[in-house]
Formats: sequence, C-alpha cells, structure tokens
Amino acid sequence: MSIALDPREREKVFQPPAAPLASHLPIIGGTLEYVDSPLATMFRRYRQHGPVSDLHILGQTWTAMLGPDACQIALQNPDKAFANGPGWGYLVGPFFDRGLMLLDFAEHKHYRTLMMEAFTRPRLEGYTRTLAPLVDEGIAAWRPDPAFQIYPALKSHTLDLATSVFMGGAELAEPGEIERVNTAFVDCVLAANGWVRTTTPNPFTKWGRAARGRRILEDFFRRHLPARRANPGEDLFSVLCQVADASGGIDDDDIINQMIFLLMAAHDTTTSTVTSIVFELGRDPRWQARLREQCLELGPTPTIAEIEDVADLDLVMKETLRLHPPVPVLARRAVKDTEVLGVPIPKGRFVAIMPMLSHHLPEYWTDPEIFDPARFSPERREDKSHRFAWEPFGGGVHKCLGMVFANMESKLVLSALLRNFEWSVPLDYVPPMRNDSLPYPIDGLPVDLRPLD
Ligand code: HEM
Repeated sequence: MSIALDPREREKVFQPPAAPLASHLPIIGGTLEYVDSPLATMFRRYRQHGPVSDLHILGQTWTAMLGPDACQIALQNPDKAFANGPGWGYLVGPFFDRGLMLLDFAEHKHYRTLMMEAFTRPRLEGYTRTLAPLVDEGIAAWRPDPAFQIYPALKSHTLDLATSVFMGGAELAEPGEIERVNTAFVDCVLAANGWVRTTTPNPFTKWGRAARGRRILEDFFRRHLPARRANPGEDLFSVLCQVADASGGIDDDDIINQMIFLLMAAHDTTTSTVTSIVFELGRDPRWQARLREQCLELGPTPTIAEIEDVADLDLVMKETLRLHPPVPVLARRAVKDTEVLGVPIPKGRFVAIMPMLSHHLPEYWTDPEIFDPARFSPERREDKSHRFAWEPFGGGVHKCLGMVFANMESKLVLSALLRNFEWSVPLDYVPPMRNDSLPYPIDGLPVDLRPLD
C-alpha cells in the first residue's frame, strides 16, 4: 500500500495557515494558494469555514461547495439556480464554445439526448473494436527506459487513438498538423486561468494562444466534415454527422463545437487517469502483479464486456479516480438568488464545486490517504457512505456522458501496459503537479519501465 497525499500537502493540510498570502492579496492570493496546493486549500477552507464559503480566484468571488452534501445540492441543482454556461464560460468559454457541458436547461437536454446516440452500447462495442488493436500496437512499440516519461507518452498515444476512434482518421491533415492540433488543445485547456482575457491571437498570453489554437482546431475539423458525412464510418464524428442530419437540429458549426469539446473532455481526462494509475501501481507491486495476471488472460483485443468482467481493474480505476480526480473543480454561476445549506448565494455569483475534497474526508473513507482499491469491493463499498462521497464524473444532468467510454479506454491502455511491461517509481517520489488548469505532472512522471521477464 502507498501513501497518496503529497507529504508537503499533508503538512499544509494539518498545519494552521501561517498568515496566508490570501489575507494580504485577496484577489491574487486565493488563486496562488489554490494553485500551490488545491487539496490543502480545500481542507483548510472546509475545516475553518464549513461546506459553503466564499473565496477569491481569478479576479472574482466564487462560492466554494465543499463536502458531499454541498456538492450534491449544487450538482443536482433542484431549483435550477446554477448554470454551466456562464460558469465554465468564464474559464474556458470562448475556446469550448457551445460544447455540451457549457449548454444549459432545455437546450442542454435537447443536445444531450441527441449526443447520447453516440454512446449507446452497440456504438461503444464498435469503438472498442477500433481501439483495442491500436492500443496494443502503440504500447508494444514503447521502449524500456529507467526514466520513461509516462505522461507525455500517454498523452500522445491517446491523441493518436482519438484521431482514429473520434475522427475516423486524419487523412486530410497536412504534415505536422497533428502535433499542431495537440498543442492547440493544450493551449485551449490552459486558458482556464489566463489573466489577460482577450481573444485576439497573441503568442504572449494564454488566451491569445488559445484563440489561435481554437482556429487550428476548427480548420482541422471543418476540412474533414464533408468526408465523414458522405462516407460515415464507426467513428464518433461520423455518428454525430448522422445524428445531426437525422434530427435537423445541429448545424455544421455545432458539430464542430461538439467535436472540439468532446476531444478535450476525453483526451486530458483519460491521459491523467492512466498516468495516475501507473503512478499508484508503480508504488504497489502487489496490485500491479495481481492485475497483470488477469490482463494476460484477457489477451490483446478484448471486447468491452470482457474488459468490464475484470473486477480488479475496476477497483484500481475507482480508487485512483478517488485519490486523483482529473477534474477537481467544476464551475457554475447562479442565475437567480438561492441558498445552499442555509448560506445565501446571490444571482450572478460564480460557484466552484470541489468534489476532490469529498474523496479525502475521513468522515467517509477509512484512511483516505492510503491507496486501497479493495475499499470499493462488494464487501466494503466505502463509496456508499454518501451518495456523493465519490464523484469524479460529476452528478446530476451534466454527469459525464463519456464515463463508460473513459472506463473502457483507460482499462484497455492499462491492460496493454501490464501485458508488455513492468514498472516502478520510488516510494518517496512525489510528482510536482501543475494545478492551474486540469492537473498534470510537470516532470512528465518518470517511471522505470522494464520489459516483462
Ligand atoms: C476518466 C475520465 C473522465 C473524467 C474523470 C470525466 C469527468 C467529467 C466530469 C466531472 C464532468 C461533469 C462536468 C460538470 O458537471 O460541470 C464531465 C462531463 C462530460 N464529459 Fe467527461 N470525464 C472523463 C472522460 C470523458 C470522455 C472519455 C468523454 C467522451 C468520450 C467525456 C465526455 C463528457 C461530456 C460530453 C460531458 C458533458 C456532459 C453534459 O454536460 O451533459 N468525458 N466529465
């Protein structure tokens, strides 16, 4: 078993705050404190101010929802007081414009119903058929290395996979364009915490780079759209074109908007999940060996049903998502006056739902900082301690539409890794994380990757 919480974070969590910068610089300070140590910031706030309190991030006052009760109310949104568009829109709006997650109420319901067609069981079976051999081929080509940077390798591999399963190929890409598309995605995601918020292309600001990135992505998808419509394949882009044409309710611009959003939603989150699993298994040889045995039986091209049958893969994935949720904070904005757990929230207020804290609260989990996949086993089911104790995929009407897909793809990649390699990371190694958008390890998370004996 391994201790998951960065020891420096643990120190910050359990020490009283030493005159935090936040008290002197309320605007910048809140942002810096969060970026430095998100979990410690959430813990401190929850213990000192309770489940609903105000903080200052990125030049705005945000009401933080901490702990499963507050997160449940905000996510289930019973009086429709919270909207996604103006919340997420403040962070990434111009770059993921009209993506499903940024739509609200009746319009969101309409698009979600249409897009669900792309995630039916037969479609997922088709995506798995496309993915399995590509995953295996890609991972088998990796070379052993005592300092193999797993994060960039997975990021590039999952983008290649997305090009096939989401796009149906990139036959019209120009030389070097796939790399530019990758950079464009990164720039759009990193815009979340930009201070200079104008969308004039400018290589020196985050928003400026993201604006350029968005154009690259639009060009890329628009060029491929007629071919997907004329000769639809099993890929998600073709499915969306068919759904759009059959319903008459989505125009070409919106197909492109949804594709850009979907790729972003899928790409970074899956990369982050598998990276974190590799990290945890690298410190826990017993779980690594146990999973390897089962994955060797699974073989190189399993069906989705066969992958789902490996219960231990599921335990490890759930436990990793508990400790390292790829989306630690969800954005909303109040569209009318409301209250949560007795705390008034005025119309116009930004709201930060922070599911990550619920995953670490000792009120709901035994030894929450220990990597212990068996806590999700049928005998223990610690996640049942509260309906929203475990919420890496969110909840309510915006709950992740790609959850089954994400499980399938992450497990396929992990299974291929386990069948080809063994790996370790030193027990005292703590990946230095960048937390100003979706969290990722700045050093690429080096692992000692060895061929199987
Ligand atoms: C482990 C990987 C993933 C995690 C942890 C994750 C997490 C989330 C979360 C927390 C939300 C809710 C956001 C909110 O309420 O504001 C969400 C929404 C969404 N995710 Fe995922 N996601 C993952 C993978 C994927 C994949 C692979 C896809 C697509 C294939 C996807 C598609 C979506 C979509 C379309 C939404 C918007 C749903 C809506 O607003 O109705 N996600 N995801």
